[in-house]
Amino acid sequence: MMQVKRIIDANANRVREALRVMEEAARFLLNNKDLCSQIKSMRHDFAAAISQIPNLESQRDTTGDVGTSVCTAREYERSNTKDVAIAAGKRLSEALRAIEEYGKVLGPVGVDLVRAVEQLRYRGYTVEQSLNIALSYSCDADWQLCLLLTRVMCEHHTWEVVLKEAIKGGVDCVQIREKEAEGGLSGRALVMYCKEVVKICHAADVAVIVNDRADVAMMCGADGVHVGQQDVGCDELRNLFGGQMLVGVSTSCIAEAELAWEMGASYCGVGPMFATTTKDKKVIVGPKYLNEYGLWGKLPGLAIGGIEPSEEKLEALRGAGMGEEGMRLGMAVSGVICRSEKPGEVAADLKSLFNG
Ligand SMILES: Cc1ncc(COP(=O)(O)OP(=O)(O)O)c(N)n1
Ligand SMILES: Cc1nc(C(=O)O)sc1CCOP(=O)(O)O
Ligand SMILES: [Mg+2]
Repeated sequence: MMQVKRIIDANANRVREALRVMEEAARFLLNNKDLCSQIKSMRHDFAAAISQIPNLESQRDTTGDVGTSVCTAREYERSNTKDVAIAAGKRLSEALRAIEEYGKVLGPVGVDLVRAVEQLRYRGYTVEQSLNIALSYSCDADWQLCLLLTRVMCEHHTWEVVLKEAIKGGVDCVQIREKEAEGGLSGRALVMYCKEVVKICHAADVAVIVNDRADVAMMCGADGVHVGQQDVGCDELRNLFGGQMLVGVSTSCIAEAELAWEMGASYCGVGPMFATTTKDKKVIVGPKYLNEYGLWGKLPGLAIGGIEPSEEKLEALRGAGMGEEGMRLGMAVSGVICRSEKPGEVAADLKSLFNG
């Protein structure tokens, strides 16, 4: 019986640790109050269940545990925060299952524990799934500088030169924005073009989003699609994609951002910041909305509209919180790079906002 209690004690520690790691992801990576409180209540329910077994800690012998020095290389490998949370979710269900199985040997004293842990394991599966989906929606969209690439706007160079120079300058996301009514590509030519852009961007580890067209995004292997308030709904796209694709939504106020978040958006466009000639925008919401958005903080945001690397504009964005730890704010620009003679220099100047 002592060995069984030792197993249960070791796995109880794993459960507590895994729940903590998952809770931190829900709290600090996702700002997700609902998920956070679900995990917190699991921690409390687990504490109540395990307290029914007396003297568990008395069986602990960490120095004599032969397992502490047996490690695999993969235990030390986590490529990003999402991997950390996913690994914790797996550990949680394994540890709960171990308690459940070995708890059966405890006889009558273990019956309530086994039942409670079984229920926690089911809750754990749901929480793990929600966490994984929410993380895959938004954790890959923390960009600093997004280029809205429009071929007809590339006045001084080919689109390819603009794209490659902009990437050298620090662009970490490219949104393909072709408007047929404004001389942009459509149909087969659009898909072929998007595939070329994806090839160049992915070779440089730069994400690709397609404006308006979820079908084209899927066909060309892009990372996601961007939709406006009048386009196909974000909830419809989530039903179509599950967690496989990023979905960006344009917003001009927190109510729109909140709705986008509820519908499973990965990030929001936040604008317009300043007057722009690229798109007809009647109302300028300005850096004030950017600041509100950054403090709201549930999703990464890309400030957009009339952004240029002037001291005045960069200062206004900085003042709204861009570049500050925890604000998850980047910027998206079109004209200032596409129309430039020196697209790489402009990108680098914009990017300098994030270099302290
Ligand atoms: C990052 C980002 N934010 C906002 C927009 C605007 O999208 P939408 O309102 O759909 O307008 P169009 O770009 O389609 O004209 C965006 N594209 N990207
Ligand atoms: C496409 C677009 N959407 C906006 C919004 O506020 O939703 S502003 C905008 C134009 C962005 O281009 P530029 O960097 O040339 O001003
Ligand atoms: Mg649109």
